[in-house]
Amino acid sequence: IWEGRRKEEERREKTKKAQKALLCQLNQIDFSIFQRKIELENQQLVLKRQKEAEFVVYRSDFERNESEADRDAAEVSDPVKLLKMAASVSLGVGSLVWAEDSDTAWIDGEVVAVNGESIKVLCTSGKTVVLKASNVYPKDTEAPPCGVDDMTKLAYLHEPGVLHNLRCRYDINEIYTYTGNILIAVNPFRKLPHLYDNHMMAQYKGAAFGELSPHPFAVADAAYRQMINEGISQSILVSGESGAGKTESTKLLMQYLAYMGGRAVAEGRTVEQQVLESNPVLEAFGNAKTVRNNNSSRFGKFVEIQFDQRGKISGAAIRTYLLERSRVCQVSDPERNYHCFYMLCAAPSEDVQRYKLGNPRTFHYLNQSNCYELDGVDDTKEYIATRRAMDVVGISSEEQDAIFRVVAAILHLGNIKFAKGKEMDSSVPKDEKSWFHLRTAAELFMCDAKALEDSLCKRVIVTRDETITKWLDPESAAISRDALAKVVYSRLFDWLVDKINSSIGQDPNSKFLIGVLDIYGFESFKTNSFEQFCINLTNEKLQQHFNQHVFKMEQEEYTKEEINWSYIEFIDNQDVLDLIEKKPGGIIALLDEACMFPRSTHETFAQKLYQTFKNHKRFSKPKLSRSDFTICHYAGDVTYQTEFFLDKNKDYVIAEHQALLTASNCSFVSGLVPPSEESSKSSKFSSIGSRFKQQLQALLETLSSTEPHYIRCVKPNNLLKPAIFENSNVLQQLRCGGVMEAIRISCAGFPTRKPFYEFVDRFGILAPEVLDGSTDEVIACKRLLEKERTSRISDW
Ligand SMILES: Nc1ncnc2c1ncn2[C@@H]1O[C@H](COP(=O)(O)OP(=O)(O)OP(=O)(O)O)[C@@H](O)[C@H]1O
Repeated sequence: IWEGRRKEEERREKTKKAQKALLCQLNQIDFSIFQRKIELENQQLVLKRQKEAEFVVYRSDFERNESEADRDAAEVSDPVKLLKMAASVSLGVGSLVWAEDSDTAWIDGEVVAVNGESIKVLCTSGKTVVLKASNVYPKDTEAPPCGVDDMTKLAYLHEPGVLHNLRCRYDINEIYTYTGNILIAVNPFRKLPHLYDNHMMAQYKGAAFGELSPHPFAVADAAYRQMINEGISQSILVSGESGAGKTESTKLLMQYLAYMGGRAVAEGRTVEQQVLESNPVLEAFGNAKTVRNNNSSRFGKFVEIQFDQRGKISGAAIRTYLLERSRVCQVSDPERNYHCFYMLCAAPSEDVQRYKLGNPRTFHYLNQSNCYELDGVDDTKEYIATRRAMDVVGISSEEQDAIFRVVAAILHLGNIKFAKGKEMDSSVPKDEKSWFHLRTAAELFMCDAKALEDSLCKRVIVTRDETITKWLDPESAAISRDALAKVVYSRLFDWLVDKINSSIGQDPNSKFLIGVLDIYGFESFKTNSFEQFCINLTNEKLQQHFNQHVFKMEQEEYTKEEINWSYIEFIDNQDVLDLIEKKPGGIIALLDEACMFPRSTHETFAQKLYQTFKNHKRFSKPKLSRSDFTICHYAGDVTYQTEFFLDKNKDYVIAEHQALLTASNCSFVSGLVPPSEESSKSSKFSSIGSRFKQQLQALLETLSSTEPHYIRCVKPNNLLKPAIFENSNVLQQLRCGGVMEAIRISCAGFPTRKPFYEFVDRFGILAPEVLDGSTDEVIACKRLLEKERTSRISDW
């Protein structure tokens, strides 16, 4: 019996324990379920509140727009229009937001208090900030974590949203994003070969724009198809700051166009091959390492690809703009001179000996900087590759020899130093080394050594009565030497471009063209000289073209949707363009005037500017300066130093240099300075600024006759390294590139464009009953809006 009782007791105890354990477990489960339920309800409540707030603004914005446009009441319930309303929302406690931040541009957080116009935000970084309402934007809590491939798909089209979207995508190597028709390309600074292979090109062929991921191939394909289908010439404008990836994008565009328009030719060089191979040639002579890019193009480029009736490439032309000449003689550490100089010094030994070259460290034009080699670049291989590319673009071996002879001669020229001569204020080559380099330069130029010496050390002044020979002091002789080097190099570059053009050949019967523009972006440094002035003029002109186009595109969109949109304005920069290029009286005209008067200095030029533009709202004189001036550009203020403006603007070959080169026994060298310029001193004054202005005018005329497409390249960091995305830096570029202006134009109307089903999905929670029984999304949207409208009226 006892044993039985004990066992019974044990069993009961066990059951009790088991029950207790189960109860405990149950309790826990119940508790966690309860907890989750509460959280969910809370979330839904917050979500609902946020959506209510968002919706109210959809509605009130609509009404604002409606009253401005003075539409009739019937239109109020038009769901097409209702779905396109501006999406700025009124923020309340608990709203998730973006707050302006001095370090990271925008930081996310939650509103913890609202006091009139000021909003207190608890940021995710832990800090609390109080900001004006205008510096706080709503955050889209439903945005996909990987971002959206087109900015116009963002629920809130504002600066932090755009930035965050680019960043999310960049983090997963999605470097391309659309803003409507504009492609934004963020430089990955790492190779992504899978993005650009033949398989990829095949995918984009004929795919509707927007159907596949954003890509330069998609832009090129859209341009190509529009050209074929509508018979309109196209242009693709690639812009961005130095190192942002313009040239790489341009090469991808050309690769795709060659793929689409190329012909299968069994032998010989095809036009497209020549166009593609012109890149390495132009890069060897026109690119250099700068602090901002190891392979920076120091010139602007417009490649015009011509097509025949069947859409096959039939010709091409390359136009270049404003090569940076000063680099030939002046290189600052840690930059390099043009690549071709280093390639030639690293050429196979027979070539090095032939041109009497050697270590680049022994040449003055190269050793002003300590940078001679580039990471991952073998100059010997580059030399051989450049020679091969020169073969493909039709430069004969004799011509190649002459080209490299001239390059070598320039290096020797740079090593000629001058000392005081016997006569007063005269100069002579300083020592035996200098004599050696002078003789070698003359030999390579195939001209007389004495004539070279005279052209560097003397000037001949012709007056009405006599001809006077004037000596130059050592300093002036060195300036004359550098001027010769610069003019020869820039003429050599022009020769290469002309040669490439004539060997590729233009098609006079071409039906259409696609132009690809790869041009320097807006520049603002500590010191800004004439080059920056010209570059920024280019950007002002392109900006105006861009704004007009974006505005036109928006206008077309509204016309298509039958929405009245005539009250939106955009900032026009015509006043800056007038300030710079108006004739007479603009800055370029005043600069030309100053260059023509022998007694002008940069100071007298600056005084003239101060006088002329003292009341111009885009021009100002910096307080502590006597010769600088500031222009208020569309992308920000830039202060220019006028010191070298006059020199850099003069565009003539000194008569002595002209005579020297013309007398060369090498037809290539004499051909660099055509005889028509012999009387350059007496001929009409020509200036770099005015010539550049005309070139730009011609470019804009070409662009205006085409349908433009835009690629905005962005450099995510200044370290040129992958996986680093600097918010403020990127934002600055988006502003300068006009992306923000395009968004602003869009925001001035109805920026949020939601398909009906998305609208119902998003806002159905506010009045689920109206959706019952309705399968038509348009009707559902209409009911939803009407329901909210009546409920608000009854609230009042
Ligand atoms: N799509 C890309 N994929 C991989 N690397 C890229 C890409 N775009 C740019 N880069 C890298 O960035 C570097 C700079 O790009 P690129 O020379 O095209 O700049 P850029 O805008 O033309 O500059 P610049 O005005 O100085 O000539 C390239 O040499 C390359 O290393």
